[in-house]
Amino acid sequence: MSVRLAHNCYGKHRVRVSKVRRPRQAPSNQERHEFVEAAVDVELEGDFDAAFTEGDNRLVVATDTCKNTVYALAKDHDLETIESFGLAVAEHFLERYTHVTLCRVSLTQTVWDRLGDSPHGFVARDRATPTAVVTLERDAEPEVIAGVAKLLIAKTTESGFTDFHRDEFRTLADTDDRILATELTATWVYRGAGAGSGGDFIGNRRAVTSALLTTFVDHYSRSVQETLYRMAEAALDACPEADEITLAMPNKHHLLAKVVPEGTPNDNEVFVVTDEPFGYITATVKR
Ligand SMILES: O=c1[nH]c(=O)c2[nH]c(=O)[nH]c2[nH]1
Repeated sequence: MSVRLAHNCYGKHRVRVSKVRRPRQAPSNQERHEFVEAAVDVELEGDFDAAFTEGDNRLVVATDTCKNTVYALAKDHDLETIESFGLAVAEHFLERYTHVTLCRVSLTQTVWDRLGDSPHGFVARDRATPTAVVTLERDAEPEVIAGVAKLLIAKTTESGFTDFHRDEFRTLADTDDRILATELTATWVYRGAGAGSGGDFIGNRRAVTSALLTTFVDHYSRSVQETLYRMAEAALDACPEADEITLAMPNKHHLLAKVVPEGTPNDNEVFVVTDEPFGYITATVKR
């Protein structure tokens, strides 16, 4: 059978990058950071037929190299807009590799808004979902479990993780300055009078959410566990009608990127955003 290669294209998808723009004033917990995040797809077309038809890789720029390039360019680019960063990436590929005829860069942005007036706290725009589960049993008090899901929050400093258990399976190094990002799910339980139709669900939701967010950024976090507990405590404090709260805080890792060429400094600026595997921390706190 006679066939021919009609079209081809290859590259790397979902290169997830975040960048902390730091004005570099000491101390770090008073710097006013900007935090930006994008997922980048890079696709190349050009003189690549032989890779498909002959197994000849000599002109193939590895997709791994495409990924490295995104992190390397993020180091020098301010990532002000995904359009301008996309252009910088596409221009790089056309300039560097003369056998590339087309570079398509598709980007999606996670938009981080400042969390209150915190210099390093951020909340992802338009994601949080209010939730409620109402249970009425005959001859029993009503129970209302209110909550919020998908509340994506991050702090770009004031978080570390040190002194955790040592054994031959441990490879993670201690760090005293990392990004802490989580997609918070919170559920709090009203019983009895607070769960009745006269309950101030609006005011309580506002108070709980505000306590959770304020507490997330108001201290140096020694672990997700510690921060979770403090947030839960503050939420119960802010909402006397709730008698327990459950928080789940997956650790959405932003890992320091290795920026090429080897030896290029990356002083907590450019990060690899990973989805899986992720740490998962949950607890229920009661009065
Ligand atoms: O805050 C954290 N808690 C952990 O239990 C943990 N485990 C880990 O690898 N990183 C972290 N971070």
